Amino acid sequence: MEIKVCGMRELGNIQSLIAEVKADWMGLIFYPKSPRYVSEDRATELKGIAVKKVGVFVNETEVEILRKVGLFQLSAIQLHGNESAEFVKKLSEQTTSELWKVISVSEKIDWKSLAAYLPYVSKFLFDTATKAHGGSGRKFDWSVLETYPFDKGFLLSGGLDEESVEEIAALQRQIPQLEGVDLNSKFEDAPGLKNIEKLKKFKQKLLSQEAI
Ligand SMILES: O=C(O)c1ccccc1NCC(=O)[C@H](O)[C@H](O)COP(=O)(O)O
Repeated sequence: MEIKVCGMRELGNIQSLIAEVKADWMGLIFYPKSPRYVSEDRATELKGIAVKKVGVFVNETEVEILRKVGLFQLSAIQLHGNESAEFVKKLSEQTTSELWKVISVSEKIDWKSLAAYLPYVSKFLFDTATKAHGGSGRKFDWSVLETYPFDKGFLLSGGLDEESVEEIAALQRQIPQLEGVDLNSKFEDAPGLKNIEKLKKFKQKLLSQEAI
């Protein structure tokens, strides 16, 4: 199962993530209202680092998203707002970076409304609905995913921590399209600063569950 660690920005912390956690993805948040916001002056030092970067955007313009893709060499674009399928289609015509659409879950999910995104996205990411858009540290009711109707893979997000591992593994056995997890505020010492030991423990536990 893939691991994305979101909301990072300190070079030393990121180097430890690469060396010790070997996460598959690292999320850089480009939403100015987030306490984990990454400013443009970080671009040079974060450009060449050896982990795939996903940029997190909330209702951002195409021009600005594409500018950040070039500036930070983003392998993926995570659309974390109310972006329409039409918007995602237009973006897909202008970039080779993966497109991930976030679905903010409050109650039931209208699967039909998601179908329009399928031709353009590499994966969905299901997160807890919140006014701040993300980073809530709260889980949603995962049972809504039991009727997931697509072959497309997705990431699970929202308040995941070490205690979640058994349930994540059980969910993946039930829904193999669950291809990864997104970790954030439960692994922080401060906003944007991850606790590497906690992340390592999570990964070890996840690996041991996957072997079951
Ligand atoms: O984390 C933020 O500050 C944030 C703010 C606005 C939009 C997205 C944001 N985070 C994006 C993510 O992908 C987080 O990992 C996801 O929301 C889960 O966070 P958490 O509930 O803290 O595990």
